[in-house]
Order: sequence, then structure tokens, then C-alpha cells
Amino acid sequence: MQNITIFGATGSIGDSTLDIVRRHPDRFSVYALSAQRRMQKLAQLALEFGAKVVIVPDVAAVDVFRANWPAHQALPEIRMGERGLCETARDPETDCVVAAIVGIAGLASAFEAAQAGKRILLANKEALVAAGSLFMQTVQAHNAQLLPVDSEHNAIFQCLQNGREQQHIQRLILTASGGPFRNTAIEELEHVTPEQACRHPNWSMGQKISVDSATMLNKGLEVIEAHFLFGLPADRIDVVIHPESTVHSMVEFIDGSLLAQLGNTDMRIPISYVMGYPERIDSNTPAFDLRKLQQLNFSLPDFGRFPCLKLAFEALRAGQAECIALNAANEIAVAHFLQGGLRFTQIAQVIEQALNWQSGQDSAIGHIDDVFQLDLLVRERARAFLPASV
Ligand SMILES: NC(=O)C1=CN([C@@H]2O[C@H](COP(=O)(O)OP(=O)(O)OC[C@H]3O[C@@H](n4cnc5c(N)ncnc54)[C@H](OP(=O)(O)O)[C@@H]3O)[C@@H](O)[C@H]2O)C=CC1
Ligand SMILES: CC(=O)[C@@H](O)[C@H](O)COP(=O)(O)O
Ligand SMILES: [Mn+2]
Repeated sequence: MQNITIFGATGSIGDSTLDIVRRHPDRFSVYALSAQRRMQKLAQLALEFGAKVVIVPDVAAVDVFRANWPAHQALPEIRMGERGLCETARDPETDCVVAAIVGIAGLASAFEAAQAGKRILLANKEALVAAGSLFMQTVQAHNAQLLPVDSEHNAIFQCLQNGREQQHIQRLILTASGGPFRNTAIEELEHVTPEQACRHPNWSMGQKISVDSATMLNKGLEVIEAHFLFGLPADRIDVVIHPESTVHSMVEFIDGSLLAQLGNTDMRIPISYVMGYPERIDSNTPAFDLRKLQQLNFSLPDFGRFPCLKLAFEALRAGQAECIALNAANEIAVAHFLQGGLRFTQIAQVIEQALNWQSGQDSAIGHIDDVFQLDLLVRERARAFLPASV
């Protein structure tokens, strides 16, 4: 029996993970669950899965959680804030951490899990983008196990036969849907709404990653994530637009063979893979219907339409500080776009300004605290780059 702790349990990845737990009560037991705003949902989940611990942001959230808890039931232990998340990450009762908080907010707890030598199922790509080598070194130094949840990296991991084929890679090919604006006239992009940007053609996901898919910064973050996970330089990681999102990514090997992983667009598939790893387990998803598969299309992305993807490649080539800046500026820009305070096309402009600013700095990133410090600094700068009105 594996004791699972899910950080970001109320989100889209949390939902899919808990559905696998539901399917395999003999294998998994929920130890702890965290949430940020949705206290009612957290209480329902903690009750259903018998969580021993919940982690909420602050005292006010504790009150809301308690108010949503049935009077006759014993309360789980309630921990608070980042300290509560980190305490739970290293808790001896936690066997496996699902890192599914969105954004840099998930880094401290995921990093703590690495330091505690836990098994980490990593959805939170921003953690790896911002702390790349430090994170990977920490995983290695503490004998932790890092398994990729992100569908592309999970596909690559499967193609590499769980890492055994790593030394024979020629290049990685990340597939990208192209998002909701793949065919939108470029002049119209400055007028698209948050609602349109969040309407992903193939996947149902949280708001932030949906906007990232629409700008294709998601793919840029994934290129950086792949670089750190699989140790390949930027020029051996390709991105192809594949509107069907059926091929989840590919590996080209030195002998010319290409291996791909295919499947429905349902995150329960990659999540069940890492939950059961090294065994495959039932993902509770419908079988793939090959008769519906008329065509698989592939084309090269247009950097003019998707400047964020170009910026991510530039950040990766420039170094860790630029990757931190890319991510921090994007988080600020996307939050403002979602609140109606920024145009869609201005997201790339804010990121570019932050990267230009970063290129004039001398930022050494040798410790995890350097990551948090630079992240905060870039956020401050990025706020200054936001236009006064849209
Ligand atoms: N969804 C998907 O299919 C995929 C997601 N990912 C990655 O997984 C991560 C999660 O994505 P997704 O599930 O879509 O996101 P959601 O927005 O659906 O869920 C985010 C979760 O994080 C919690 N949360 C939000 N802000 C904070 C914070 N500041 N501190 C602590 N917890 C917080 C939320 O709590 P609350 O609900 O209470 O606000 C929620 O539980 C992202 O990094 C994303 O890029 C990767 C591949 C696929
Ligand atoms: C499900 C998943 O892993 C997402 O990151 C997905 O890949 C987003 O789709 P695109 O970024 O390809 O539009
Ligand atoms: Mn992905």
C-alpha cells in the first residue's frame, strides 16, 4: 500500500489522480491533500478518501474548512501554508508526493520532497523550469525518484523504456496541439478573451496551463522541462504542431528509429503510469478507438504566431536565471490577462521585457534560495512592465 500526498488536490491533475486512487483502493491510500481556495471541495475529498492531513493556506481557510466539515466526523489534522506543505512533503507517513500545485508556488514543497528522498510524481513543470539542475541534483543526492506526469514527458519516459534507452537518443520531438488559436488570424489575437484562450481544443485543464497552451509558452516550458529531465540540449529538442494530440511525443534514436506513445487525451493515462510504475495499472479510461483516427498531422510551429515559444528556447540557451525570469514574468502576465488587465498578445511582450532586463543582470543561481529571490525580483519588474490600460 502506498501512502499518497497530493499537493493541489482540488485541481484538474488532483481530480485525475484521485480517480485512479478510487479505482485501486488496494494499492493506494490518501495520506494528505492540499488546496488553496476551494475549501468545500477539499473537505469533500478529505472525507471521501479518509485523508489524515489537509494543508490549507491560512487561519481564515482553516475556519472555512472546519465550517464545511460534518459535525459528527473526526477532523483530519490541519496544517497551514508553505510550512505545512513542506512538513507534509518530508512526513515519514508520505510515501509518494503528487506535485500538482500550479506555478512557482509548488516549488518549495516539491523540492522538500526531493530532499526527503520521496517518490515524486511531477506535474508542476514550473518547478523544474525555475530550479532545473538544482532540482535534478537534489533528486539524485537524496535518492528520490522523479517520475514525469506531464503527458509529453511521460510519453518520452515510456519510449525510453523507463530511462534505460537514454544514451541512445538522437533527439526528442515534443508534440503541441497549437492551442485554440492555431488558425486564428494573427491580427485578431490581440482581441481574444480569457474565455476563448482557456477553451483548449483537446484537453480539459486548469486556467493557467490552458492560457500557456494558447500562447504555446506551455510547449516552451516543456522544452525546458525535457532538457532537465532527459539531459538534452535545446538544439536536440524539437517541437511539432500536431493538432490531434494523439501522439503525445516521440523519441528519435541514433539508429533512425522513432518511438511514440499514443492515446486518448486523458491525464489519467500518464498519471496511472507513474502511480503504478514500474507496473502498468488500469487507468479507468475508455479504450482508444482506432476507427476514429482518420489522420495524424504534423507541421512546424510559426514563431511569428507563437513568440512565447521562441522566447522559451532563448531562455533555455541563455541559462537558469533566464528560465526563472521567463516563468515569473509569464505567471504575472497570465494572471493579469485572466483578470482582463492585459491583452493576449501582451503576454509575450511582458516576458520579452523581463528577459531583456534579466540579460543585463548578473544572477548566480547556486542555491534554491537564489531561485526564490530572483523569482520575486522578476515579478516586481514584470509588474512594472504591465501597461497602465489595455
Ligand atoms: N491539467 C493538466 O492536464 C496538466 C497540468 N500540468 C501541470 O500541473 C500543474 C497543475 O495544473 P492543473 O491541475 O491544471 O491546475 P489547476 O488550476 O486545475 O489546479 C491547481 C491546484 O493548485 C492549487 N493552488 C493554486 N494556487 C496555489 C498556491 N499559490 N499555493 C498552493 N496551492 C495552490 C489549487 O487549489 P484551489 O483549487 O483550492 O485553488 C489547485 O488544487 C500545473 O503546473 C500544470 O502546468 C501538466 C500537464 C497536464
Ligand atoms: C496534457 C498536457 O500535458 C498539456 O501540457 C498539454 O500538452 C497541453 O497541450 P498543448 O500545449 O500541446 O496545447
Ligand atoms: Mn504537457
